[in-house]
Amino acid sequence: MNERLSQALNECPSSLANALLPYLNSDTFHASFSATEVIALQQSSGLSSTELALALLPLAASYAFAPLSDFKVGAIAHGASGRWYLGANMEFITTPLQQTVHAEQSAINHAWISGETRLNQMTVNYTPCGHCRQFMNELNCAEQLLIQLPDTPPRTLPFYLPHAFGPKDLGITHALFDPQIHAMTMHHDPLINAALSAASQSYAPYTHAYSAVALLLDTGQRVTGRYAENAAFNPSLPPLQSALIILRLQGYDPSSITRAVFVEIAGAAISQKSATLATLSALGCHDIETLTFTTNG
Ligand SMILES: O=c1ccn([C@H]2C[C@H](O)[C@@H](CO)O2)c(=O)[nH]1
Ligand SMILES: [Zn+2]
Repeated sequence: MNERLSQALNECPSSLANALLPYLNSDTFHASFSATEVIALQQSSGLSSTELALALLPLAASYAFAPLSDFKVGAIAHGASGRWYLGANMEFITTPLQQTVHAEQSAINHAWISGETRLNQMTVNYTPCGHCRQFMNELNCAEQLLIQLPDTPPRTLPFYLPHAFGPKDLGITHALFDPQIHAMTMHHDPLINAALSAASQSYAPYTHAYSAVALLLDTGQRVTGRYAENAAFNPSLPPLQSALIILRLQGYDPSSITRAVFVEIAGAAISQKSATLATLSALGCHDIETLTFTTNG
């Protein structure tokens, strides 16, 4: 186990730390807990569901990469399947602050990329900022989503974001986490195919600029990320950020990227290409293939 995780364990109650050890020592632990694992952790730690989620926040925050602020935010997205997905903030040096990922976005993206179709709750170690409240208002569960903070009763997102602006104001009736399939393009190259498949499932109801990133790591593993647009535009999550969230939650560093593929739909009014290339280049990855695709409908 790396030092970051063992330090996070020290911050957990000892009954929970003992129960977590086998997970954190396993090579297959990828910063989430299935419904069965959540129940097992509750039983062995003696914590209620809410107490357990709050007690796991230091573990979530241990995934933060915050070289600018040194402020570590941890979040847990509770999927409708019962699985809990950890997330943490991610900052970039040498690029604009707009590239930053918030912990709430990280946990939500983690659940989305893992195939969840709805969230029930978010547990966060700090009160979500306005940008995160707006990001969460794009979810298909926005009206019912519970937000659990330390020392605060659970409240719904509409409590934290009254008089909200959202997809309906722009005439959009579907939402983030609703299934998306925009193209069925296939490619013989597995990394390009992974990027195309992710782009097909990206969420861009305002611009239709579907896009995704696929990264090949030195372990041979592939990580993909897809674009998640927002009604207020600025809180949109770029496809590279989506992929880098997963990369870090799997315990890797961007230096492990050996090949990168960026795909976007041809002819859209906006493009993620130059921002993706600039940020990847700032991370030391200069060898990026870019492709466009067309929808088949
Ligand atoms: O709701 C919030 C507020 C801030 N941050 C992160 C962003 C940045 O990395 C650091 C300082 O703002 O904290 C979050 O992750 N979530
Ligand atoms: Zn935020």
